Amino acid sequence: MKTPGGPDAAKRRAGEHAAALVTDGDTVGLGTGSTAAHAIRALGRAVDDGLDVRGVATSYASRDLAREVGVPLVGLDAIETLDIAIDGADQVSDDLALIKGGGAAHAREKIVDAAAERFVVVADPTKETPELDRSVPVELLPDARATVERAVRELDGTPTLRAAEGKDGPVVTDNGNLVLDCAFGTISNPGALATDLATIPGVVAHGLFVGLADEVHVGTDDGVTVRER
Ligand SMILES: O=C(CO)[C@H](O)[C@H](O)COP(=O)(O)O
Repeated sequence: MKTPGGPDAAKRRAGEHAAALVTDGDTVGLGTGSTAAHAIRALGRAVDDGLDVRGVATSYASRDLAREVGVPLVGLDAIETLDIAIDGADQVSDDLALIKGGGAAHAREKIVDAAAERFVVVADPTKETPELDRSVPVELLPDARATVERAVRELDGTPTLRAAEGKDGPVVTDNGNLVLDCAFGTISNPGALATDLATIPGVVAHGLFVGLADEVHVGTDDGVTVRER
């Protein structure tokens, strides 16, 4: 689907559309990535106009952006539930299963998105796919690298340690862990794979989000399409 202004314009439409769902008094999950950033900026403008919200950041990056644009923050350790979370995705399937973690923030994103009454995914059309087929990011304790790699291979996956840009060596997450990007080809049963990955000792969190998204807002040529679970 063509998107005038390119992917970033589509991301902005989606992010701003989702931010408009936030109402006075809400506790809002602030996702990570370029699409969620548009929602955070829109929330900052709404706060300037008098909206009363508390944001829960999913990463250093979303925390810093929220501070920059004036969205008040509350710590993840201080909340049990959220009214709404707005977050991006690397892939969204027809049945709203997601692959997340392109920004290595999926551990905190999963906690925040799962704790929200309403989890809204924001995306551009390139993220939509009938079935998930991208590599699944898996955050793991550094000492468990060899054992987790072996377990992923036993699931017919091919793990690749994520390398850092601008630094020699691997990506280290906000939680001090490593990330394996695990290729499984087309994922015909995301729920089963999600369970298998979650039960590997040493895995902190993986990027398959199954049964969590309530709706997805996709920026298009002339607006935003919404799909609901
Ligand atoms: O999961 C994520 C970060 O861990 C992001 O939401 C995902 O990578 C999408 O990013 P973008 O909106 O920049 O395409």
